[in-house]
Amino acid sequence: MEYSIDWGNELLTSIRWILTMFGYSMVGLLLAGFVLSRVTLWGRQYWRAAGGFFTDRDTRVGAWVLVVVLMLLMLIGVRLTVVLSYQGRDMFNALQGAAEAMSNKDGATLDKAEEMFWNSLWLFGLLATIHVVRTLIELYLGSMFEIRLRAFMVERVTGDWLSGLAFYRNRFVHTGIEGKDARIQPGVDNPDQRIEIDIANVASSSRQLVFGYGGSSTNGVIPAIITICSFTLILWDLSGPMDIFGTEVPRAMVWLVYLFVLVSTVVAFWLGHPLIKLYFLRERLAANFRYSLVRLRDGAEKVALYRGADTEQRGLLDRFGAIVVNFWQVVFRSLKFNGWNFVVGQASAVFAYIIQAPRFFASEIGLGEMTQTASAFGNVHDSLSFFRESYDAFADLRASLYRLDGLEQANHDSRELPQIVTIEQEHGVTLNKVTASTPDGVELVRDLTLSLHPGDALVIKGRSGSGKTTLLRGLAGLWPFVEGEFARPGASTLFLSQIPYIPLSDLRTAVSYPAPPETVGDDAIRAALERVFLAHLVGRLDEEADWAAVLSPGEQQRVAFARILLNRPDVAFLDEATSAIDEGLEFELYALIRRELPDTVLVSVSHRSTTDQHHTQLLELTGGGAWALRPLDPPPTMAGAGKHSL
Ligand SMILES: Nc1ncnc2c1ncn2[C@@H]1O[C@H](COP(=O)(O)OP(=O)(O)OP(=O)(O)O)[C@@H](O)[C@H]1O
Repeated sequence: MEYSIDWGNELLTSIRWILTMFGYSMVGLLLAGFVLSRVTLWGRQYWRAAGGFFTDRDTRVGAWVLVVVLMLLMLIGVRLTVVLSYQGRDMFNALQGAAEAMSNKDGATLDKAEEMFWNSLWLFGLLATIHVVRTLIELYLGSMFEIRLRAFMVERVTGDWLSGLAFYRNRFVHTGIEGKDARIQPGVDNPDQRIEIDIANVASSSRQLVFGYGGSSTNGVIPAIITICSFTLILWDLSGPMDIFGTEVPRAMVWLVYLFVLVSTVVAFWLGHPLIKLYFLRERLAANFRYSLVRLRDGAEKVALYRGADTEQRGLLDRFGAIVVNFWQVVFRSLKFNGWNFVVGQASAVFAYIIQAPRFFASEIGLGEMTQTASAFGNVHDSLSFFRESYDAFADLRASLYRLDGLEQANHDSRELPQIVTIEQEHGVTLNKVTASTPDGVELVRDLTLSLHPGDALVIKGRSGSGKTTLLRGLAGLWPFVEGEFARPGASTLFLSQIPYIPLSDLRTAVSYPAPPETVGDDAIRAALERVFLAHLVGRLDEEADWAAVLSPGEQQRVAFARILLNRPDVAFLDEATSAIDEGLEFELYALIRRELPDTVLVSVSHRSTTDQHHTQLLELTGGGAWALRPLDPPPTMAGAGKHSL
C-alpha cells in the first residue's frame, strides 16, 4: 500500500507540467487560428468580425493578457482533475488496505492505512479549495473577456453600419441567403438581431468553445484535447491486456474507450443532426414573432382606429403557430437524441468497472486503481463527447458569423453604390445635369440644371409619384439611382422629411436634433419652441418620453421648424414639411424662417398652392423625366429677400 505518486514533489511537477502545456497550447492555438483563418470560410469570417480585438492598439494588450491568464487557469483546472484522480486512488487504496488489515488483524498496516486515508482527505481539502478559487477567478476573467470582445464588436459593427449611410442604403444591395433554397434578396434582414444576438453569440462562443466554461475542464476545445491526452496516459498505465474473441489485445481498456465513444458519437450525430436546422429556424421564427409584436406596438393607434385587433391577433397567432410546430419538432427530435445520450451516460458509468473487474478480482489492481480507471474513463469520455455535444453550438456560431459577415458585406457594398457627385461651394446651390430614376430604371427627372443663390427659395411640385421625394433623396446622397453634380456650401445642409425623426430622449435632445443639446443651450431651445408656437412645451425640456407618440403630427412638424432655427443651415430641404399644419400656421412658420434666416436657401416639396408665396422659383416635374422651372412673384413680406437666378 504505497502512495500512487510522489506528493512531496507534486507541486513542482504540476508547475512544470502546466508551463510545458501552456507552451504547447499557445503554439497550437496560434497555429490553428492562423490556419483556420486562412483555410476555412468561417475562420476568415471570424477573423474579420473579431480579429481587431486582438490586433487593435486599444484592445490588444488587454485581450492577450486575458487569453494568457485564461489559458493558465484552464491548464490549472485540467491538472487539478488529474491530481484529484490520484488523490482518489490513494484514498480508496487506503480504505482497501484498512479493510484487509482489519481482516488480517494487522495493527501496523491499519495505522498506516488510516494515516494514508486522512492525508489524502487533507489533500482533497487543499485541492478542492484551489479548485473553487480557480473556478471563481476563471468565471470572472472569462466574463471580462466575453464582455470586452462583445463591446469591441458592437462598437465596430454599429460604426460600420452607420458609416456612409449604409444603414439606409443597404436596402439597395443584394445579399445571398444561406441554405438549400439559396436565393438573392434585396436588403439585409434583421440587422438588429445580427448586432444584438449574433455578436453576443460570437463573444460567448469564443470564450466557451476555446477555454471551456463554468469550472469543468472538459467543455472547451483546448481543455478537452489536453484532458484526453492526460487521461489517456493514465488509462494506458492502468489498463492491461484483454482476451477478445481469442486474441489478446494489449492495453484493451484504452481502445475500448475510444471505440465506445466513437460508436456512441456516430449514433448521436445521426440522431441529433436535424436539431441544428430546427434551432436555426427557431431563432428566425422567434425574431419574426417579436418583430410583429413590436410593429403592433408602434402602429397601435392606427390599428386601434381601424379596429384591426382581430386581424392582428390572427396574424400573431399564425406566426406563433409556426413557433409551436417548431417547438414540437425540437421536442420529438430531442427525445431521440437525449434518450440515446442518457443510455450512453448510464452505460459509461459502469463501462470502466466492467472492463477492469476481471483484473480487480484477479488482484492485479486495487480498489484505488479501479476507481481511478472509472474517473479517467469518465474524463476521456466527456472530453471526446465535447466535440459531439458542441456541434450544434459550433453550427450556431457559424450561422452567426455568416449573418454578421453578410451585414458587413452589405454595408461595404452599399457604400460602393453610386451617389450624386457632391461639390462644395461657398454660397448657394447648383444642380448640374441631375438625373434620378426608379430602381427599375424609369427616369423621374432628366438632366435637371439650376442654381439658387443665398436667400432663394424653390418649391418643387408634381403629381403624386412623379419623383419629388426621390429627387431630394438623391441630393441627400441616399438614392443610388442618380447621376449628375450637386454643389452646395459644405457647412450645413438640412434635409427634413414629412414627419421629422424624433429620437427616444428628453425633449431638449429631440428639439435640437441632430445637434447635441449642450451645443445649443436651453435658452435657445426654449426661444425656438416659443417662436414655432410650442410655448406649452417650454417647461418640459427634461421630460423623457416617446415624443413621436406624444406630439401630434402638426406639433412634430413645428419641432422640425425649431430645428431649422437652431441649426441655422445654409440650405434646408423640406419635404411636405407643413402637410399637417393649417394654412395660417404654415404662413407664419415660413415667414419666420425667411425672416430669421434670410440667407438660407430653401427647397420645399409641396402639393399646396399656399406655399408658393414663400418661394422665388417653381420647379415642376411633369412626368417621364421632364421638368419646367419658372420664377414666382415674391409675396409682399418677402420683397427683396432673394434674388432670382435662372
Ligand atoms: N424604395 C423604392 N423602391 C422602388 N421604387 C420606389 C422606391 N421609392 C420610391 N419609388 C418609386 O419612385 C417613384 C417616385 O416616388 P416619390 O416618393 O419620389 O414620389 P413623390 O413625387 O414624392 O410622390 P408623393 O407626392 O406621393 O409624395 C414612385 O413611383 C415610387 O413608387
